[in-house]
Amino acid sequence: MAEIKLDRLLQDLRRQLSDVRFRHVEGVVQTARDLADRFGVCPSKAEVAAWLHDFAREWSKDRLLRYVKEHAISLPDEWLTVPLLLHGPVAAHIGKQTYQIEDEEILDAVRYHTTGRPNMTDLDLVLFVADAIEPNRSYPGVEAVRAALTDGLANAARASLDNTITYLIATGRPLGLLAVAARNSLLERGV
Ligand SMILES: Nc1ncnc2c1ncn2[C@@H]1O[C@H](COP(=O)(O)OP(=O)(O)O)[C@@H](O)[C@H]1O
Repeated sequence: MAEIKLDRLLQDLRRQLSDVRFRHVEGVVQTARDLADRFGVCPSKAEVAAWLHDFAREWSKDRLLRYVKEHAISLPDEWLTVPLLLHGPVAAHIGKQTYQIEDEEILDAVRYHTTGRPNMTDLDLVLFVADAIEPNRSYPGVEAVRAALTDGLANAARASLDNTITYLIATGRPLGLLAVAARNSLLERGV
């Protein structure tokens, strides 16, 4: 297997992300490593996923949609209803094509980092929760998500999904259905 081009990924990220977003990514990397250590997940996989996850976060909707079309990335229609959410699958595709990140567990964690998905793996949960609680995050409800972590990663993910879904409904925004499926799946697990 070819070696992951992490140095190049970091250089490219610095060039294309705003300073604020780059600091967010650094916070996610540190938090993902800490959570991975704490919950028995491979820290280096968590770190690679964290560096990659927001690669396409500052792309426009049109650019995301164009990328998906041009690279024939096949996704269920529900992804297309909220184009912003495509930044996860697009980052995963770029990670594989350009930086030799071929581990499907890492790529899935990146793909689903904003919405979650049914039957999330521990690596999925580490990235999802790290993204929600890294130290630079300060949105209403973040403390509840941090507090839920004392009952485990899945509980923190559930708290974050509750918060996001409630916020999207309260502000009249479209809701990507995978987040609802992810929450239902956590409830089925007894979280
Ligand atoms: N399931 C969803 N459906 C629609 N929008 C969502 C969903 N989940 C998150 N969002 C929105 O997507 C944006 C990015 O989410 P965020 O958690 O900040 O992830 P990222 O780290 O990728 O920027 C936010 O504006 C958030 O409200």
